[in-house]
Amino acid sequence: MPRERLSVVVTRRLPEAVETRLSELFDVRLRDDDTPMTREELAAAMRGADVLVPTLTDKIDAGLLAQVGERLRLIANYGAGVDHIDVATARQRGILVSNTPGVLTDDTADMTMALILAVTRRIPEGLAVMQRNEWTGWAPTALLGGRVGGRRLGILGMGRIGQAVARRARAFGMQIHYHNRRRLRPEIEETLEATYWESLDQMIARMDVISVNCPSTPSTFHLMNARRLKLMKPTGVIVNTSRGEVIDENALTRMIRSGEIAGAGLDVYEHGTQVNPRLRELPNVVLLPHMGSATLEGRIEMGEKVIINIKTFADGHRPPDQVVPAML
Ligand SMILES: O=CC(=O)O
Repeated sequence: MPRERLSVVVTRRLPEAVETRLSELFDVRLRDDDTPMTREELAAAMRGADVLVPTLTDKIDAGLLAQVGERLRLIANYGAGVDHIDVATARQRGILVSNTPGVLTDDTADMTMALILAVTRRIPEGLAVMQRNEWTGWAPTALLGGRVGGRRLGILGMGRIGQAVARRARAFGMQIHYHNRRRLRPEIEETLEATYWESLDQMIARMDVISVNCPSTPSTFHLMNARRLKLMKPTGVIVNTSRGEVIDENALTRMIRSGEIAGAGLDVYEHGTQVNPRLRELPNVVLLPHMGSATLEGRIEMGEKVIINIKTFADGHRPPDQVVPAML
């Protein structure tokens, strides 16, 4: 298929540089407004294009894939997580799926560290004092947080982002622990000075901070359920820059309210924008609107990855960042 004839539909507004480059290379349909497409719009877009460039706000399930006809050949996701795409059904229908790994690793790890610091050092509470003009001067006992150095950090999911979190946290003097489906190679473990826990339960019970960095898959759904959250130390803090579904949000909210967990820093939520309203009322909870990968540099690099995936596919090869069900 000649590259210039490939028709590409993009479901959301992307940084201008990315939209411009896409337009130069392909027969691209871009969006004017930046709301997620409705299911009907998405189905229509998929019927009429060779390539779809969706984002995590587009739910591409088996029902939708059943409606798309024969034309669509590639779903080149703008983003790393593909939990919103039924990759197995796409494969059965001969549609390839690719993503944009690697380029958002450092930004997401930075945000993880920012949340750890924000919760343990009470940054939003300090900010609120200043914004309300209530600061009366330095006081030896005002807004005391906890020192991150020396604390045990338990990383749940030690892929690219988990390892980038480990490198940062080590620089802050934290002790690195992790649980992962597969243990890291010894030399990587050694470089990160990371301790592996085969038992997630045992790790959780001993950590001061838990960081969720695993993808959302059927096997990680509610991995942090009520039973596991109860294993946390009452002084423990949990942060999540991955996907909301990994934590039982209602159970977490209850336990923070009752003082069984000391605090949380969340960038993602179990039910998307429907954040548990009780979470918003808690001073020891820092909430962000899913901005882990939100840097201009990262979002442009994600676009470059999407373009390389489409171009490689247009040249008759597999996209370099192809996602296959076995990887999930
Ligand atoms: O959360 C962002 C992504 O998965 O790219």
